[in-house]
Amino acid sequence: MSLVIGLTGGIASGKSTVSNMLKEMNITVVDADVEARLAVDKGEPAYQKIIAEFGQDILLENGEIDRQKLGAIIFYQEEKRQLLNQIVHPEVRKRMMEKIQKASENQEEVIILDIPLLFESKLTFMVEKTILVYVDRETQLKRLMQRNQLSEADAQARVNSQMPLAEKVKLANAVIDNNGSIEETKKQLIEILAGWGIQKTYQ
Ligand SMILES: CC(C)(COP(=O)(O)OP(=O)(O)OC[C@H]1O[C@@H](n2cnc3c(N)ncnc32)[C@H](O)[C@@H]1O)[C@@H](O)C(=O)NCCC(=O)NCCS
Ligand SMILES: Nc1ncnc2c1ncn2[C@@H]1O[C@H](COP(=O)(O)OP(=O)(O)OP(=O)(O)O)[C@@H](O)[C@H]1O
Repeated sequence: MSLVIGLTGGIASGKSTVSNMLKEMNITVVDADVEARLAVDKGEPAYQKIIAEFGQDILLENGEIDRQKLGAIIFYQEEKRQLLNQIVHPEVRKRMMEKIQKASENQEEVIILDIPLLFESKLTFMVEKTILVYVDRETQLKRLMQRNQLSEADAQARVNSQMPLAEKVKLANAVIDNNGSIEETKKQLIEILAGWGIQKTYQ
């Protein structure tokens, strides 16, 4: 069996940045955001359910889901967010389980599940250890606004839709402080893995 590690954080806290470092170590990373995107492709069961709940207005001209429009609804209305989560999350779990199965069959030593909502959605049963990528709220908002070209209000709404990172720190087995440089983050990651008996170097 592979060792399954959950990588989590908040929106724009640096999960993808750390994921990329893990990929450079030839470790398989399964990204819940990518699986969630695939789960709502045209023709998938979740796609139809989203239209049934949110209406045709949620579609782009080409029939795909307008993610910007859906985001503008669910990051401001908790009820709608929960509705969307109920549709999409079971499909994401199923897809991630399949990937874990495959990695185990390939006798991979470690597999990483990059799940932003690992603690909110109580998915820790899927992993043996957890790593949290932490940043201060101020840095998080600044990086989010810059990366997604969002107003401060829109960035605040997204951050507020998740459990505060200060609370997630208490739940994680290990924490990477990503307020500093990329090099400092790389060093912390290597140390955490080494502490768990996983000796890796960047390729
Ligand atoms: C709302 C949607 C359409 C916005 O799409 P968009 O392309 O703008 O963003 P993307 O999917 O890349 O997500 C960016 C980040 O937003 C945060 N986020 C996404 N969905 C949620 C949610 N339901 N609750 C809280 N935070 C969320 C996560 O930190 C995620 O990393 C999309 O995020 C979605 O379908 N969300 C529901 C599925 C879900 O919960 N995904 C998160 C991991 S399972
Ligand atoms: N240590 C760092 N120093 C400077 N910028 C950083 C650092 N870490 C990440 N960033 C930048 O901050 C932004 C958010 O990082 P990243 O995309 O890795 O976050 P994420 O947690 O994967 O976000 P999401 O959940 O929204 O996909 C990116 O623009 C990234 O380049």
